[in-house]
Amino acid sequence: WRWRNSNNDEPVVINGYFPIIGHAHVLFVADYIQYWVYFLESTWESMKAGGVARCFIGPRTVYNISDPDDFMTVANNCLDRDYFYQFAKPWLGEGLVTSNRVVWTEHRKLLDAACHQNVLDGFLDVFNRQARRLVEELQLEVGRGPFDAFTYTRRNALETSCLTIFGVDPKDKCLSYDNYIEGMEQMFSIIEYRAHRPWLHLDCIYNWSPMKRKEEKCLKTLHQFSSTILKKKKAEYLENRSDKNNEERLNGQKLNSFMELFIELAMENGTFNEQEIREHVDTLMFSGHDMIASVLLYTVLLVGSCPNVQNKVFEELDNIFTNDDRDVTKQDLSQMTYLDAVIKESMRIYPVVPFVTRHIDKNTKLKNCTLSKGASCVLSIYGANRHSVWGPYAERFKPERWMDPSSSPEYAFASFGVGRRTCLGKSYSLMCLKTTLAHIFRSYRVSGDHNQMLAKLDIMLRPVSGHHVSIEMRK
Ligand code: HEM
Repeated sequence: WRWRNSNNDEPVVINGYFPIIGHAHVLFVADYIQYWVYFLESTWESMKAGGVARCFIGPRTVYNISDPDDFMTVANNCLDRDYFYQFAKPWLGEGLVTSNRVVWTEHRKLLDAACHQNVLDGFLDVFNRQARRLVEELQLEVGRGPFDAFTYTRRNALETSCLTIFGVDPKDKCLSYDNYIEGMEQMFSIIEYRAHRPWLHLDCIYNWSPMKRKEEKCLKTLHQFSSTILKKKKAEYLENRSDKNNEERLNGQKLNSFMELFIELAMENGTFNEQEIREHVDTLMFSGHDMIASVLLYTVLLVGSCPNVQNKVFEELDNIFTNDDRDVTKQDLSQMTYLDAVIKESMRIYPVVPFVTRHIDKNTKLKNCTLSKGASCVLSIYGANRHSVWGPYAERFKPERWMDPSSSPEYAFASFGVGRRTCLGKSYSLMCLKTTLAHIFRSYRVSGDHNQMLAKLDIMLRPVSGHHVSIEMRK
């Protein structure tokens, strides 16, 4: 008890703890739906306490921060992620999500410089093609009442990731893409399983568990897939480079995927070695996995629940495209200001990553308290997105707030993280989301009821089922 309170400037403790185990009982009894409920309760407690509160998992202190200013202070000053990100290290190695601070600082600079807008613009064709594919697939559901939209958005978004990150077509029969996706899903469940069972956090117990053997099998599939593509792409790159007539290639124009971009950086500047390329590509797949699919689902659900918002989206798209069924261009994207507001507002209401965690590596002074070195910190994205800086109706879905800069405090919009470790895929995601939604809302009128949706929290916020959406043709 003395140890927990050694710092006199600690924030308040969340109710409901027991001696010795603290709040750890929630880890033992909760399932993923209850985790979400518990997370919401602790975030509300933190908001009631002025934006920072703490709880105890056995001897470990865990802070919950929902105040946007304090969120930013911790996000910028404590760059190390908390220890359980290490559970993904056998898969992702020194990729951005799991790397230590020294490697992260160096590689983040390189990747920021590499993933510039020109590279992303090159993906617009893929986004358009994939959006058309999704619209076509959804035709099966027209007029048939509520259906599970998540199965459609998920398959489509995963294929888009495969095309843009690896630069290969998932439909290519020579690749074991289905095995890769299955391996990735299993790896996610293994990480979740381990994270929620404190005794498995100890390597000496985990290494003897059946989960460890399952993990090794998955890793073999996952690493084999990325290594095979890496070998193939590298050979293609070298072949093109030695082809003196291929001027366009020599000038480094029109790279088709992140993998090719990283190979070029490695070959021309010696920036990454092969293992690092594989780890960065795997990390992009891990980080983007399901995120875009979930945002698409939440946005469609929210728009379907608000007919006046949907009409405004139609109006904006009709003005841009009139009756032309052409692809979305870069210029169109910049004109879709209302759709942009709708996406951000959906992400504010349903943040697919509801929190991130950091290791407090030094005593950190916040506005009203001090965090103790050695503790863990949950940065509540959900809490920052609902803080009172968003005004009295922070709970409401109101895209209009984004049209007026005074009612949309961008610094408090935490869905992509804030500060120095913010999401690397932000611009990519917004481009992909806008293109896909523009195609969907040009074709379909959606109806839904987001209040009926049940959510669960595993590593991210997921719908328990994506039902409650129905679609009709617009024309
Ligand atoms: C709408 C979809 C997405 C959301 C909501 C999202 C959200 C986030 C969040 C909250 C973080 C953690 C930031 C922090 O720790 O402060 C993050 C990190 C990251 N995201 Fe995303 N993300 C999305 C899509 C993507 C995509 C598609 C990619 C890759 C193509 C990606 C790549 C990354 C990477 C590499 C990191 C680690 C950054 C670092 O530690 O330096 N994300 N993302």
